[in-house]
Amino acid sequence: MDFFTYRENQLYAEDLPVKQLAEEFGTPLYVYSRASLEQRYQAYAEPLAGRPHLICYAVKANANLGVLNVLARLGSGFDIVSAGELERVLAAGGDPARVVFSGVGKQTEEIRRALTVGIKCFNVESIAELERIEAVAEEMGQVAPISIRVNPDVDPKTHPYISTGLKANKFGIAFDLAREVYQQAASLQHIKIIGVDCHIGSQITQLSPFLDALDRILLLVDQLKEDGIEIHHLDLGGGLGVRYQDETPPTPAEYVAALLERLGDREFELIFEPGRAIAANAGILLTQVEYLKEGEEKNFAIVDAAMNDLLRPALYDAWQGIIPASIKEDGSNKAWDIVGPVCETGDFLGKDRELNLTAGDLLAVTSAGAYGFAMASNYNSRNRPAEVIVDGAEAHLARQRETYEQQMAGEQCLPK
Ligand SMILES: Cc1ncc(COP(=O)(O)O)c(C=O)c1O
Ligand SMILES: N[C@@H](CCCC[NH3+])C(=O)O
Repeated sequence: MDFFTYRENQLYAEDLPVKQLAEEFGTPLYVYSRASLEQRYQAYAEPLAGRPHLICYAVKANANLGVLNVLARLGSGFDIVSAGELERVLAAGGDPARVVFSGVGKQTEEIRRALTVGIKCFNVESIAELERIEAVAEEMGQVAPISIRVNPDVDPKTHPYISTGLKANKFGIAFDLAREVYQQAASLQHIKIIGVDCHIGSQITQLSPFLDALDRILLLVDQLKEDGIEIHHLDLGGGLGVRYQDETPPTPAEYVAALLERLGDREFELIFEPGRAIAANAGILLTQVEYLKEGEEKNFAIVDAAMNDLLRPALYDAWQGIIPASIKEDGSNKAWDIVGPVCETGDFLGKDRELNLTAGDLLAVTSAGAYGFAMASNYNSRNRPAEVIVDGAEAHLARQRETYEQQMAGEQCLPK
């Protein structure tokens, strides 16, 4: 929240009152802070200075072109999970040679495109995928650089929907199989093994799961060495949690320091794929109160943002802060459920929030920079909101609010 602060009872995004942004760009509105994105990227990069490393920002967290461009200018790499994300990275000025490609379902066309532009590495998640990459690379007369994504069977102690490194999850290749799959990969003509990859989940707030995963990865690396397979990089994925409410996750500096200590004098290039830790607290969602509806059991504040704009509360029962754009001198707090216009009982942004509300008030949902707009949809045929990036006292429109025409583009009625 450091770049979103109150000055004389008004909430500011860097040097701009959010009220001014809402007036200029309308609501709902995603607002990102450039300085905050930069600071959070540097928080990862600085503790790694002096050793080979690459921070591959996880595009899925916030794929806005302006956001990607801010990071590309800092020299960031990118972790992608689709050709769509790859095209965004390229459009935003990202370097394909700093792109790693994760995901369990890479399509042939996506593999072809990634080979054409020359990405750094495919993070391979199954034997079938390895075989497909070999076939595509052969057909293109190329050699594909790969890591195997190893599923270390470590409990990340996070929400079950965002835990990825357990045997029961669809991600990666089981730890016990990994050595064999590396041997298979080593025998393929159009595959070049360059690393080992692992990502155990998201919003992880303790160090121990990361360290347990690293221990298993290092064990594997030693085994691979015995097999004559040399590893150039370790990709330790993303997943570092942030504070939404009262969580106390390690800072990137603490997290990196703990991993470096565990690595000792091993000299791999280190790759990280942070998404949330860079973007979540670099953004807010502004929304206006449309109606107040007070009842016997519950008071509802119906706002103009909904689950289609910010899905996390509905999907994971996630808690995100909801704060006023202006702090009032008079009136008093009451408990409100902050709900959207969508026709679902699960359409809420927050429940039982103590706020002093009047219809027309502007509110900010905090920690909305990651998995906010990125997961927005047109449900209920609502237009997706605009996104702006604040840079000091300037606001750059990073994406226009969608229009109904854009929403319907490409659709048509039957000929008769
Ligand atoms: C392979 C991979 N890398 C990186 C990330 C980014 O995770 P986070 O936003 O938690 O840092 C994810 C999402 O969990 C992922 O699936
Ligand atoms: N969308 C999730 C995180 C998913 C992580 C992607 N692998 C969230 O909002 O918390």
